[in-house]
Amino acid sequence: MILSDADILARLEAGELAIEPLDDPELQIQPASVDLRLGREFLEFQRTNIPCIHPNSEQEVDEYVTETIVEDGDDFILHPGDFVLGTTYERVEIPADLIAHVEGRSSLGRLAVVVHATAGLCDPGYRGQITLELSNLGTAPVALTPGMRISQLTFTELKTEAERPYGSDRGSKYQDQDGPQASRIQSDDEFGGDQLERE
Ligand SMILES: Nc1ccn([C@H]2C[C@H](O)[C@@H](COP(=O)(O)OP(=O)(O)OP(=O)(O)O)O2)c(=O)n1
Repeated sequence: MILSDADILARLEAGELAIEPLDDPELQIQPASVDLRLGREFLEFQRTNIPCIHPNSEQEVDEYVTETIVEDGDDFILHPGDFVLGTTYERVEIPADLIAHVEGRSSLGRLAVVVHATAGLCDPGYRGQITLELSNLGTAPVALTPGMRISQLTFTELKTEAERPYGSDRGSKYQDQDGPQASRIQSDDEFGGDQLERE
């Protein structure tokens, strides 16, 4: 079941879901979702001389990424074809019996701005800001202003609570993330890795 505005409000009031700061609930809580605002930090990807990025190389991933912080009154210009990581301004805490989906807003979609290129699921138990995978599929640069409502979260109730919510597992590498977080896929190896068995 997807939560309605009344369900979301009841959860927030009961302290069973946190979205903070929710400065303007009347504006941000939509009929079945909550609009989240854009933070001021961005991670941009550099053109690189190395032949390719190996996802399991922390050094290659880190060298590829630079941070930009947008000052008050400034915008972040997202150029056609760009892919950058942004962050929600709000921090969320998802309880063990909900999952949240990060969705774009139609008004930005109509300007060809896509808010999550691939991954859009916040696990039961997840706490932290949400990293946004921002891209511009259009032909004109688009100015993104920190504080603008950029994405929306919908919530789906699970039939039963997750037995091992996000954060209880050693692999929960994005728990409590603050600001945009580059891929930490390299730490999958520390946690046992994703290896195919040799025949
Ligand atoms: N656009 C998104 C999607 C997810 N998340 C956060 C909330 C999720 O609960 C957490 C982990 O997401 P995934 O399970 O999709 O990521 P991984 O499988 O790569 O990470 P892990 O191994 O930690 O589960 O990241 C985020 O900040 N921004």
